[in-house]
Amino acid sequence: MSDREHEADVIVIGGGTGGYSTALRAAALGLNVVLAEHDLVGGTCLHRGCIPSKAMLHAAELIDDVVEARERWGVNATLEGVDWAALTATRDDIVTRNHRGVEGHLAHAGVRVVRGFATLTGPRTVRVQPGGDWTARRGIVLATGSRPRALPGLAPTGRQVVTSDDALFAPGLPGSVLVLGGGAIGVEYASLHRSLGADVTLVEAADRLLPLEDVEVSRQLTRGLKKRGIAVWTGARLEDAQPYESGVRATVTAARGQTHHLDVERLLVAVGRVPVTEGLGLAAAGLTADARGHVAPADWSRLETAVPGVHVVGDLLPPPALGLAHASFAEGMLVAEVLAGQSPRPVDYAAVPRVTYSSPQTASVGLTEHGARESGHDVVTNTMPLTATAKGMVHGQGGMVKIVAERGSGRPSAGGGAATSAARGAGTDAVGTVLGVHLVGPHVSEMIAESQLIVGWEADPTDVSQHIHPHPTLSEAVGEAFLTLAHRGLHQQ
Ligand SMILES: Cc1cc2nc3c(=O)[nH]c(=O)nc-3n(C[C@H](O)[C@H](O)[C@H](O)COP(=O)(O)OP(=O)(O)OC[C@H]3O[C@@H](n4cnc5c(N)ncnc54)[C@H](O)[C@@H]3O)c2cc1C
Ligand SMILES: NC(=O)c1ccc[n+]([C@@H]2O[C@H](COP(=O)([O-])OP(=O)(O)OC[C@H]3O[C@@H](n4cnc5c(N)ncnc54)[C@H](O)[C@@H]3O)[C@@H](O)[C@H]2O)c1
Repeated sequence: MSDREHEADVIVIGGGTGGYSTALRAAALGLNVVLAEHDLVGGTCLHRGCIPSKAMLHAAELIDDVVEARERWGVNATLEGVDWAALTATRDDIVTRNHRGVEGHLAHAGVRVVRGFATLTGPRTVRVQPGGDWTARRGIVLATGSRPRALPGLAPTGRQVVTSDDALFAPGLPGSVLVLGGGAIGVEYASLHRSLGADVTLVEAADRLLPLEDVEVSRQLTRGLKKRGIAVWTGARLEDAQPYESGVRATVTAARGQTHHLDVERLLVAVGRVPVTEGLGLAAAGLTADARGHVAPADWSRLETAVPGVHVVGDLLPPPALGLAHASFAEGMLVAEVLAGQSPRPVDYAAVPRVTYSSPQTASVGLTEHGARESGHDVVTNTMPLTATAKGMVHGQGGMVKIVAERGSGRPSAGGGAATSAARGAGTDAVGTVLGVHLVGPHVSEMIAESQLIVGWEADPTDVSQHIHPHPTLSEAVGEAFLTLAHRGLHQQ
């Protein structure tokens, strides 16, 4: 094979959401692209993350619906059990079809997928084993993603002590599970296991679940999970865990110092993820990982490292990148456009929505109240319970809409009048730019998109209040919460 045949405009290492989106966009812009992947294209999100977990959470929702149908609506439905083989077969079919879809998109776009493990051999060269040595004319994109973080002295056994990878593909359901870590994975898996019938204890080291979200989101989420029978211990520490044949004996110190001994079938460790750089050959390209293993861009607007032409996307990026699949799509598209000579807008991480698909769900975008105050904003908030709307009552699961906005500077509302007492700090002043929107409750994952535009376009409540929400819907609560901030509240007392 001639040298020219082993050249490409762009070489992407890793075929997860970050890598394959880079490859697809670069190919669409006319670049010749090689994508090196040593496992399956689609990566964590498709094979071990977003898609299989959400497929199972959908099944969990159906189970909860049957219970609600009987207990709340007098529908004589009986849940006779869960056919684990059938449930996982449907999940796997969804993953397989999506995998074929990604492979098809890449083939159709003309991306050359080289199967093998890629190692940088220089700032423009990559060795793929097997797959040969490759040279990039324009640039290399690092998209090797992340894997579960293990705690010292608590190695996953794959059966009793498990990661999110193992938990998805376990041969059956545990009767009891201790979930360590109250981030997105811990909360979603605690919720899933509870719906499937397990006794669940959720242990979080910080003083609240989803510690990066608004305090009110953590509070409402915790209330909802506890109502479903999940034991939630925050500010708690796992002191010891001893796996034995059919389970784990664990010792946990709770926030007030009491010690609890638990005997559970499974301990699920969900304490974050670490970037994958083993064997990547960063040094050969003149790069180093930071203390937490991330590869930081020198120029965030181009996601380009200090080595010109070497870019980074996805879970390999440090904060403020978010470790979310939809953010990695945007990062991949941006890098492809940069490599094609365009000047795309930088990724606005503050306007990326964050969703937890538990029951109840959480969905938010923009600044928390605390974050807004910390960054110097003079803040007005309004919190509206979902149950203040008819559709919220129909669902009967509680929940809320919380809006964080800048005081003043906005245009005066058309309606004038006093804000309700619920709009804390609003008074009769005009309210300025919306800084953040925080939702908890049923289906809020599908409701956050309008708020993402509101925050991204820096709208104010008066702008929003001109737009009529359909009645009766859950989304009316968002509309009503904005009406109140625009001093035109109709139903919020
Ligand atoms: C349980 C779980 C649920 C999640 N749910 C959601 C969700 O609902 N929504 C959301 O937005 N995000 C979710 N995430 C996060 C999301 O999965 C990640 O943010 C996303 O997958 C990151 O994409 P990536 O391309 O950076 O990395 P990855 O998807 O990890 O892909 C990296 C790829 O690189 C390959 N690779 C690594 N090293 C090499 C090498 N040297 N040579 C060749 N190939 C290599 C790997 O095989 C892999 O395929 C979830 C994660 C988990 C674990
Ligand atoms: N719905 C979604 O978008 C979704 C779903 C799952 C995962 N993800 C992403 O995957 C990544 C990993 O998720 P994650 O939940 O594992 O990580 P995370 O970092 O979001 O949360 C980990 C949690 O574990 C806690 N923790 C750390 N050490 C602990 C200990 N020793 N004992 C008890 N608690 C401890 C932390 O305080 C934190 O709250 C994140 O980037 C997340 O956003 C996203």
